[in-house]
Amino acid sequence: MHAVLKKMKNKLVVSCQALEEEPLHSSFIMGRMALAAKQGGASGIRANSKEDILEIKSTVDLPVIGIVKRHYPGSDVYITATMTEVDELMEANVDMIAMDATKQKRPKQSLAEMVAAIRNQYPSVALMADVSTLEEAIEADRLGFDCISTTLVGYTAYTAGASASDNDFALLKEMVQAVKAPVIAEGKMNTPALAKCALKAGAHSVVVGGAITRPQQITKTFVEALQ
Ligand SMILES: CC(=O)N[C@H](C=O)[C@@H](O)[C@H](O)[C@H](O)COP(=O)(O)O
Repeated sequence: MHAVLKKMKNKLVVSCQALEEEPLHSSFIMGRMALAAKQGGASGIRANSKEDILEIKSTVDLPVIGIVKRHYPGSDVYITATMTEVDELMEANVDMIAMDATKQKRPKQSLAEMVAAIRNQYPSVALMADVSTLEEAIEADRLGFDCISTTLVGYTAYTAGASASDNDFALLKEMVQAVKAPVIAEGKMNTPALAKCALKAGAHSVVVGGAITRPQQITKTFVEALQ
């Protein structure tokens, strides 16, 4: 198992992301979010863009899972879609690169080509496969990803509405049985109780984003509860 994954076993990773259209969009603020996550006991950070990651790395010494979200015409793949984004992440010295590993059409290189190119150019970085189905998890495992994450469950056209926690984490449990790589629970793990259940279901670690780092989302949960 890759050293960075050993550090995350049974632990919390906090995703610190605010896109351009979000109120906290700022590398400085994401660095502070990462510091808050560290002070709270997080064991890793997931973050978007070279700029945010450089700021986070200058603020905390936690391992960083990096992504670059960028949209390309003619493809629904937007999480680290091409080698251009991989090169940017390596300029920020990330510990792990996460990328869309769904069966959706990619803008340039195929998934297999990307994995081969990364292993060749950047042999020490860990690779996380963001998937939406069991089939995609199995394919990512075959391609040799270091870990597989449920990040995109509910976010592909063919899984819309689904969550990795549905039916007592049935999908996550199936993935854990079917692949040799560690499976990470990510996406809508919105409460501490749910995060704990994910570990019980066999997840290697849990990535939590919006429920910790998107105040507009947190506010909405309170407002809706009062209606
Ligand atoms: C689908 C997609 O683009 N997910 C992104 C992946 O990096 C982030 O926007 C999420 O915040 C992250 O996966 C954590 O999930 P949640 O915020 O639900 O805890």
